[in-house]
Amino acid sequence: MLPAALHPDSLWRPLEQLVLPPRIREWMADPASLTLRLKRHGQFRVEPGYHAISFPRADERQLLDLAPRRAALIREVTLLLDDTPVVAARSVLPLTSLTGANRSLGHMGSRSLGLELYKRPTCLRDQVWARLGSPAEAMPVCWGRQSRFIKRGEPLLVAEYFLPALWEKVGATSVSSLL
Ligand SMILES: C=C(O[C@@H]1C=C(C(=O)O)C=C[C@H]1O)C(=O)O
Repeated sequence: MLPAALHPDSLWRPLEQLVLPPRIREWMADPASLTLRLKRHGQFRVEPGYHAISFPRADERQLLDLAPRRAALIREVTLLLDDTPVVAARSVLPLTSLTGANRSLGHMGSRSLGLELYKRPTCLRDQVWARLGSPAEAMPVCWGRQSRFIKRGEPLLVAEYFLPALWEKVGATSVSSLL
């Protein structure tokens, strides 16, 4: 008996607990760099957005097991293919994770965080959650993936929302069949 279809909501659920359309699961469960995968589909670039030291949201703190008043660097970017936004991303990097050789993760600018994460010593993507929802006000409902990475023993969170235009870019039967 398949679980009822997931309705848009704010809950992050462990990826393995969800029944997803195969095309979605193929992207959401891919352990490799999303940046490197996107680069195979067109001209890739990162458009930086909000970037500040702030307090993570309650759900982010919980996924990072972060104490209430611990600050983090919040990095929001849009990933584009051929100048079309295809992924909206929000990363939460605890300040305690940005010391020593990890310092560069806090100064990526328009370079992809993933290229740094997947450099040696490679990161571990140790937990992956999923949700169907809108990344932000006035943005479309889409599939989101939240990954916890461990880089040089320190945790950070990366949320990626796969925007409808992604599926048109990478060839999906129909966007509606993926929601
Ligand atoms: C984690 C990765 O990094 C990507 C790059 C991001 C950034 O530059 O902020 C955010 C989300 C990721 O899709 C990756 O390429 O797998």
